Amino acid sequence: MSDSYAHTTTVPGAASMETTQTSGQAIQDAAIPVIDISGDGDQEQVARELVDAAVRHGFVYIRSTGKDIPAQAIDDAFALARKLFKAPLEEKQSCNIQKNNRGYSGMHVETLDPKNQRIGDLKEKPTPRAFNFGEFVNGKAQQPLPPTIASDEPQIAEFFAYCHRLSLKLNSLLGIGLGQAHLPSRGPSGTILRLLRYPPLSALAAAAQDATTPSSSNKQAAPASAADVRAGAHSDYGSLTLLFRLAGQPGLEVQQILPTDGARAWAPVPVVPAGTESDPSPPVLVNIGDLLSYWTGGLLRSTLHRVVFPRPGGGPDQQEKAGEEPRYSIAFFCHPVGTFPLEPVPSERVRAFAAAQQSESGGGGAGGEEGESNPYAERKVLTADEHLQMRLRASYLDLYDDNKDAGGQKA
Ligand SMILES: O=C(O)CCC(=O)C(=O)O
Ligand SMILES: [Fe+2]
Repeated sequence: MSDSYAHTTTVPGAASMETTQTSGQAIQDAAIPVIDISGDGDQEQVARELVDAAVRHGFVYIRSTGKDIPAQAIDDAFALARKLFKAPLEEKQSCNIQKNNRGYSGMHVETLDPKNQRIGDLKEKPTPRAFNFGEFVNGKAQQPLPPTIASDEPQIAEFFAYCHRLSLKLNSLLGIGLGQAHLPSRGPSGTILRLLRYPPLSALAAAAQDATTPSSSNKQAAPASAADVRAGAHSDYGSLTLLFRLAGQPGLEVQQILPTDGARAWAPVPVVPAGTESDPSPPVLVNIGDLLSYWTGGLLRSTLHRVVFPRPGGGPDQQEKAGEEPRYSIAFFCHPVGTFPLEPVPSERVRAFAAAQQSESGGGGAGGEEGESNPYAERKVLTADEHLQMRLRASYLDLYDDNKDAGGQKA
């Protein structure tokens, strides 16, 4: 299976692994820890908490205190996303995604679960849209920008730099938490800042109607339901992802393994977790990608996640006004220096984990301490760039089809 959700890979069979969450059953939010890394306190303690969260959940909230990234910069980045996606289609299409993974793309929502997921089957569905910015050099984008946002180049470069700085800080904390392991981070890489826009529920309902009724008929189509996913189950394939979301626009869910019977279930990830309500902006959600999971022999967990429509029975944070509005999010996908060889990091904790797995199973693969198995986290490749190319090739089949023009990716 492939989709064009580059920087992420939809995992084959992910849907069949999930438990059914019957309507009426209470859906518990994911118990993802919230960590503040902005202080000058005990860095070792913070690093330990960060690694523990990465091992247990693969996700962690980093409190937004404004010190690492000013709240205004985050607000401005969302305003820019709205402006960009409003630009005329031809402008955006003139910047269609290229093999370097930069530019504008549509993303197909795969039909992973035919029983529950209907929208994925629609032929003319309004799909999520994304615009990817690669690294800037001296404040200049190394790719065409739509004229509508050309004058905003310094702002985008600055936001990229803020994200990069935060990712370096996290990288270094993870290094400390893993026992002084060195996680390389400087030099040209496949790092991407992605602005995302998911169409509103109403647009999908309208598309469903178009697809199921003859044009002359005024028969009502069944409304789209929470079972229709906005982005299918996937893992991210870089090292770390920073995710910015807007209060009132939830939808992200992580796949959890229930300690009781090992069953898998989807748990919502609130935008504003308890205790962060008065922060200047919602915490930055950080998740471990396949590469970092592979790098640490599976100690750090690359967790499957997806984006769904608001659930009618959910708590206040799950009641999305954005049923009628588009949903925006911003992801910063960190990649290590392209030439870096992907050998397991020289960490005592990683070695101990590998040894424990070895003795338990006679040679285990990648996965968190709770037994997660993500096929992409296990794959061996030579360098970070080779890994990225392999994953992009799987995601952008059209783009890599040698019989097609490189610009032929459908927007
Ligand atoms: O939009 C979101 O909340 C999640 C996006 C995501 O998982 C991704 O782009 O990889
Ligand atoms: Fe993702």
